[in-house]
Amino acid sequence: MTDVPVSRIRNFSIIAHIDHGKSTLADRLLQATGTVEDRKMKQQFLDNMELERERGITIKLQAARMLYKDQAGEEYVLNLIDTPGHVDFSYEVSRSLVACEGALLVVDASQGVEAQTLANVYLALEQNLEIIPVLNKIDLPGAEPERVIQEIEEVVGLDCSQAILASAKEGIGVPDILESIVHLVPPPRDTVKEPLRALIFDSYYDAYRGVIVYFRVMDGRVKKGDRVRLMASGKEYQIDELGVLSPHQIQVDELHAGEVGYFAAAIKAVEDARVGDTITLANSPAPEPLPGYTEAKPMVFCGLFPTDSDQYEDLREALEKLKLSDAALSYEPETSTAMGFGFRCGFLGLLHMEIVQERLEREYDLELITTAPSVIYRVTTTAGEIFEIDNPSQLPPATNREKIEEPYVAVEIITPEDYVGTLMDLCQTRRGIFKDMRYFAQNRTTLVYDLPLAEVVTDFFDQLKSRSRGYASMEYHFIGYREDALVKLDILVNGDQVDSLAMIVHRDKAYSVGRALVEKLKELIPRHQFKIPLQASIGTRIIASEHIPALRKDVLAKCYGGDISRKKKLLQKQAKGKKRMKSIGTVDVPQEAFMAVLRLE
Ligand SMILES: Nc1nc2c(ncn2[C@@H]2O[C@H](COP(=O)(O)OP(=O)(O)OP(=O)(O)O)[C@@H](O)[C@H]2O)c(=O)[nH]1
Repeated sequence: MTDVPVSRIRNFSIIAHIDHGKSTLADRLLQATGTVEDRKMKQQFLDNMELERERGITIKLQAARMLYKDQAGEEYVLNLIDTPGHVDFSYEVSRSLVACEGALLVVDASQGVEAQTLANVYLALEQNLEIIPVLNKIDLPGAEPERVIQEIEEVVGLDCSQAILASAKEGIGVPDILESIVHLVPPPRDTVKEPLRALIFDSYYDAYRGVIVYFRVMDGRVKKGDRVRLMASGKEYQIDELGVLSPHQIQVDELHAGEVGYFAAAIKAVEDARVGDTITLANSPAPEPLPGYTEAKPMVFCGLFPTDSDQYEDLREALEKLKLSDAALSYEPETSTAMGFGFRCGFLGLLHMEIVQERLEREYDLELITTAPSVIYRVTTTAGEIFEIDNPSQLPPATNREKIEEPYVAVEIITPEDYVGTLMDLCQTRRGIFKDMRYFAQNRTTLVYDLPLAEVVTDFFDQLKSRSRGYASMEYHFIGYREDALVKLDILVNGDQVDSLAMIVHRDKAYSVGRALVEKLKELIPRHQFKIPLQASIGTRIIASEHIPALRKDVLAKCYGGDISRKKKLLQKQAKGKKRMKSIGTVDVPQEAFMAVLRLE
């Protein structure tokens, strides 16, 4: 089917909490429509990045076009637009939902609604999408579809009379899902005659063809060879290759309103074709871009330093290359007195940060020291100047500061009732401001708190999971800056102030954090031939101190006489156990020490 009428197109996405079965269901739909032959079926076609597969999470969204003949024998084009399942990428989720008219809400029938599901359903409702509830995993003995349906109706306020009971694993309910997509999801608006407006919902970098842009035509039509303009960046390109995703790329000559496809136009970096930007024709542009474009803004920052300073140039090159495929990553050179040359990098959130670090080490073979994550603080000086800092070491001295403001997020947690106490305690110790608590079916509760983002990026999520034995889920979004009594906590190792260990903390917590931090560093920094004092200070005032006693025995003392082979063996053994270290003055500090602040609880 080449020139498909708009009335025969259905664009939809799948909204699901991690592990509720989104990828498995997507695979089933591709199989059931014959889009991918069974024997060619690689497990979980849509999640194809190696890291994604390993972590079992969807990071990048992609798309697949399926042909489906309904029970009445009419043929339809179904475009499935995948969405990432993590809060760090919620802007991308919102853009991919704009590209759809409907969504399957997949909920694990043995679990129930989770925070992330809820966040995405709200995004879909905002876009007026038709939402089809699918109760997945009904093959499990613990499945309670009736309870979960009640929960969806109560919590989301969605009519579930047409909910589909399914098992993506066993293929149960798949034909019903396909019929519902065709008959419940509305077709796109027929705006083929209007000037071209297409929405970018994803892109990736290809070393040979340049950036491959995934888009949905909202109005008008686009042809191979067209000169297009990206309305936010203002840049213009000629389309070299145009196609659909089936899910392999298949070239076509033209796509019109309602269709989903990709193009290549020798675009050098993904930041030149950002998600949310509008594509129009250069010679007859649309008067207005599509609404809702914003540039993804880094929220979390950390320093990246090579353990071996000779790798600085390699690190720069690796970041440059990664940036080609990751518009949300930011970096600039940073010089630390303690750590030497490195980069200050900005990320959308903690998961994004971990992914970048892992890729740098794995794909570029770099050995890095990462400093603890920080957020952007807004500082007002006594002279009335206002500026933002993403590194605690940039904070001006207390005498020059009028106030410090920090970013706050609204956090929504869904948890079984048993863990409400411990989770409220967690929020309270993280300076949370209680907002709301609601009970719903089967002893589950939602908690809403306003929290400083800085408290959320320091292992809040891990704490939430461990305190609730994995049962609680959370979601957060930025709500603005608020002033608080914040101070800079400095750490001195062997008398040297280590800028990469400095942090900004609330005045009331400074003593306990300072004490806990020096105690943790005492555990983490190995003994040396000399005694190492460890101190925490605010300004010139020392608030906590410890010391690491000198090493008395050295490993060679065991070798009586000059047994050279034994000596070699021992030295080898020692080298093997050598950890990733950075020398600060004469002290070797291991990677874990820079992350000690994340392990205080
Ligand atoms: N018993 C049963 N297991 C299922 C069913 N659907 C999916 N699973 C299993 O549930 C786990 C998670 O499924 P995925 O499809 O990877 O979940 P997902 O929602 O795509 O997860 P993310 O990609 O992390 O968002 C896998 O081990 C699947 O085999 C089902 O209908 N029944």
